[in-house]
Amino acid sequence: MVNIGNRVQDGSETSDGRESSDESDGDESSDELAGDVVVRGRNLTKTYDSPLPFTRSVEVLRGADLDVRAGEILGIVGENGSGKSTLMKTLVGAMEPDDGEVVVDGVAGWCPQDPLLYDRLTVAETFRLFGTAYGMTGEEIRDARDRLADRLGFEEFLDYRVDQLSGGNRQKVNLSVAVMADPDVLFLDEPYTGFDWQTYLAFWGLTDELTDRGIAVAVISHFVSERERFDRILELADGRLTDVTDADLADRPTEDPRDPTGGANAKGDQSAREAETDA
Ligand SMILES: Nc1ncnc2c1ncn2[C@@H]1O[C@H](COP(=O)(O)OP(=O)(O)OP(=O)(O)O)[C@@H](O)[C@H]1O
Repeated sequence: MVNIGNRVQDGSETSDGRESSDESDGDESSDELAGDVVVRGRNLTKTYDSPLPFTRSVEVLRGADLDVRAGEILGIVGENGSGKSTLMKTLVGAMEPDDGEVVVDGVAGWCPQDPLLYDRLTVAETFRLFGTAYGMTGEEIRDARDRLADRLGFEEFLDYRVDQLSGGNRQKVNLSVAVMADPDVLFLDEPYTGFDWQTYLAFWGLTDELTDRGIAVAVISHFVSERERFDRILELADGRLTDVTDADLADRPTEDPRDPTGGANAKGDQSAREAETDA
């Protein structure tokens, strides 16, 4: 997780001195965010230089705009390589956009696609390390650790080293350290990859709890298999974000052929719903 308090990041100031091409009006260029908006990204552009000679650079973001609002679950979808992780990195401040502006009101939590954990620490030590970095007291760290371990089902692994965990359990710890310090907005990059079905349901229970408290949650996924979980969905294509309407989704397949839960959903909708009712 990265903690970013009331951050304004303007790519145009840090690149080559060019003025931002943001065409937004006077109010938009202010650091004040309108209404319930907690994150505003405008005209975000990012091009990666090619690491190899004689190959093309990759223009990933070409003027992406988005608002994230308090208390919503926002889905961000797009094909592999469309730039979702790049977009999220610019929003949390882990990467400078080439141009454009990001304004974040409050503290942002980030659960990256590849866990940023230390292999040689135990799970309990991982909580201590991140909690201390967030300025939490020992008691607050233990409370958050025990609550999240119980919620996501990894209590028995608290003394395991991170490199001894399964991929799914590592992902649970990755998610937990992003959530533990109560951010105002949470950015999750494919958070449920590798979760079993019960953990997948627990994940959605946790996000509902957060959004009920007004925390905004933005979730990256290749594909939205359960539309009703999201308040809004944006699609990243050709470097820009557009709203995905229910009519758009009606034209698409409803099941992810790769199964976002990593196989836990293979029992199908009906029994999955029953499991949820039981949970
Ligand atoms: N550090 C980098 N250097 C060069 N190119 C990069 C770098 N990171 C990403 N890319 C390229 O930028 C494009 C977008 O990558 P990104 O990871 O943002 O996409 P994504 O939509 O998150 O993909 P996926 O769904 O596969 O996770 C890809 O073509 C990728 O190869």
